[in-house]
Amino acid sequence: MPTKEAATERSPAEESSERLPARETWQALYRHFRPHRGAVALGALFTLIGAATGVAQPLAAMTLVDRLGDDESIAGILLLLTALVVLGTAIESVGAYILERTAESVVLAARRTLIGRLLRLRLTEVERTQPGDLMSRVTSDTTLLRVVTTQSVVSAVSGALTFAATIVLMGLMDPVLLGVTIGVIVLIGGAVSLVMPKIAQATRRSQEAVGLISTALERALGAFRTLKASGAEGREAAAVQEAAREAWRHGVRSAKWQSVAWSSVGLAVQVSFLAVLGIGGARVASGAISVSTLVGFLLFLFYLIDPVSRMVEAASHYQVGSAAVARIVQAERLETEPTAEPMTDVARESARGAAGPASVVFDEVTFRYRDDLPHVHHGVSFEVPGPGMTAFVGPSGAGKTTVFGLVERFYEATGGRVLVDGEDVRRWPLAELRAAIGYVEQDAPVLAGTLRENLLFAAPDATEAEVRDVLVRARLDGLVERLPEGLETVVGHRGSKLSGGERQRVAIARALLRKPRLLLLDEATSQLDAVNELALRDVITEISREVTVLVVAHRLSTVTTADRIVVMDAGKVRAVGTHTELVASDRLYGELAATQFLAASR
Ligand SMILES: Nc1ncnc2c1ncn2[C@@H]1O[C@H](COP(=O)(O)OP(=O)(O)OP(=O)(O)O)[C@@H](O)[C@H]1O
Repeated sequence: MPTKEAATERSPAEESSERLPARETWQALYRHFRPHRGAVALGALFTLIGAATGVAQPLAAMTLVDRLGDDESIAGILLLLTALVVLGTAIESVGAYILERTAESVVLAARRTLIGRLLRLRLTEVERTQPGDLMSRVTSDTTLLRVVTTQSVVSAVSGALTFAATIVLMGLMDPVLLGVTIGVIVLIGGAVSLVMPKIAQATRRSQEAVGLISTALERALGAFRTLKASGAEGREAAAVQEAAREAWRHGVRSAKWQSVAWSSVGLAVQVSFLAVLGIGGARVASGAISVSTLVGFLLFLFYLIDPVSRMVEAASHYQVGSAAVARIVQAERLETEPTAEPMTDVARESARGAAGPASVVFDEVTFRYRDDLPHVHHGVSFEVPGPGMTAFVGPSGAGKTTVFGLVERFYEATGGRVLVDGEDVRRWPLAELRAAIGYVEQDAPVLAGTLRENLLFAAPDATEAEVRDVLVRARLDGLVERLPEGLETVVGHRGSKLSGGERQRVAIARALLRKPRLLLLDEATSQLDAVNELALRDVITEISREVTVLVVAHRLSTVTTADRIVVMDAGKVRAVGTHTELVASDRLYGELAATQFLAASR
C-alpha cells in the first residue's frame, strides 16, 4: 500500500524507470571496472591463451585427417591434440578463477561505497525513499555488476579477437565459403541486436520489483505486531507476493530475450553449416577445394560458435549490468551530509569541553520539511542559556520535536538561525555538534543486539564503571541483575523483547553515557511507571545542574519544576516562563495545566 510519501514523491524506484543515458552507463560501469583492470587483464590473458590452444585444435585435426589419407602415423599428432586440450582447459580454468574472484571484488567495492554513502544520507533523503528499495540496491543490484565488469569484458575482447583470427584463417582456406558464412551471421546478428534493449528493459523492471519486495517486507516486518493485530497478514502477504510475481514476470521476459539471443548463435552456425556443406560440397566436386579444406572449414565453423556466443553473451550481460548500474547510480546520487568541515573557533573550544553546558538560541527560525509542504515553524525564537532544564510544551503538531531536529541539524532551517554556543549550527562540523548532544527520540528506539551494544552505541569507549553508573542512574540495574545473561541479553528487533518503559530507560542510559553538554529528551519518560518516572525526573534534574537539558513533555506534571517552559503553538513560541508565571500569564498553558491537573485528580 503506498505511503503518504510514496504517493507525493518520486522514489528512486520510480526514477529508475528512466534509463541512464548510454554515455553515463558506460562511465558508471567503467568506474566500477577501473580499479580491477589489472586483474581483468590477467584473467583475459589466461582466457586468450586457453582460446588460442582451442584455435590450434582444428589445425591439428586437419593434419590428422591428411595423415590418415596418406597412411602416415597419427600417434604424434593425437598426443599433440590431447596436450592442447588439457593445457587449454587448465589455463582457461585459472583464468576463470581470476575473473570470478575479481567479480566478487567488484561487488564488494560497489557495496562498500554504497553502504558508506547510505549511512551518511541526509534524513530528508531517507524520508523520501523506501528503505527496502535502498537495501535491495545494495544487496541485489550490486550482484548484477559482477559479470558485466569482468567476465563480459573478457568475453567481448577474447570473443572479438578469436572471432577475427578464426575468420582470417577461414578466409585463407576458402574466401567463397567465408563469404557464405559471414552473410548468414550478419543476417542473424542483425536480428539479435534488436533483442538487446529488451533484455535491459526487462532486467530493469525485474530489479525494481525486487526493490518493491524488500520495501513491502520491510513495511510488514517493521510493524509485525500491528500487522497481526490488524489481521493484515493476508493482504500484506498478497502485496509482497504480487511484487515477487512482478519480479518473476520480468525475469522470465529477460530470460526469454536472452535465450532468443543465445539460440540465434546456434541457429546462425547451423544455417551456415548447411550453406557451407551445400556450396562446399559442390566446390569439392568441382575440384576447387580439397576434402580436408572442407572438413577444416566446417570445424572452424563450429569453433566459431564460441567467440560469437561470447560476444552475444557480453552484449546481453551489458544490458543486464546497465539496468543495475542505473539503480546504483541513483542511490549514489542521493544527497549525503557533509563529513569533513573546517572547525570554527567556537566549535573547537566547545569540542574540547571548555565551554561547559551548551547554550541554544533560536532566532526567528522558519522551517518546512519539504518545499511542497507548509511551514512547521513560523519565526520561532527563544534563548536557553546553559545549564538548567527547559521544557517545550504545547499541542500535538506544534513543532516541538522539530526544534530538536533542527538543533541536531537533521534538517536545516529555511530562515533564521539556530545557534549552539553562540555559533550557527551550519558552521559547526556535524560530528562535533552531535558529539556535544545526547538525544532520546520520541519512540526511544532500541536497536537489535545486546543491551550492552545498545548502551555503548553512542559512546563506544565508555568504561565498565561508567556503564554500571549509568545503569543505576537510569534505574536499569535491577533489570540487568534479573536477566540471566545480564548486559549480554539480546533485546530483539527494535528492542521488542523489552517493555516500553525499559526501552525508554535504555535510551536515556545511552544518551547519558555519551556525557553530553546538551541533553535532548523527547517524551523520554512517558512510558515509565510513577515510581521510575519520579526517580528519573530526579536524575534529570540533578543532571540539569551541570548540563543543558531540553525536554519535550505532554504531561505538564513532569516539567513543573523546569527552570524555563517554552509554550509552543502552531509553529510559534507563544510564551516563555516558569510554571507559576505561565499559569498566571498564558491562557493556553493555564488551560493545559487545568485539564491535566483535573485529569490527575480524578
Ligand atoms: N519528517 C517529517 N516530514 C514531514 N512533515 C513532518 C515530519 N515530521 C513532522 N512533520 C510535521 O511537522 C509538524 C510538527 O511536527 P512535530 O513533530 O515537531 O510536532 P510536535 O509538537 O513535536 O508534536 P507531538 O507533540 O505530537 O510530538 C506536524 O504537523 C508533522 O506532521
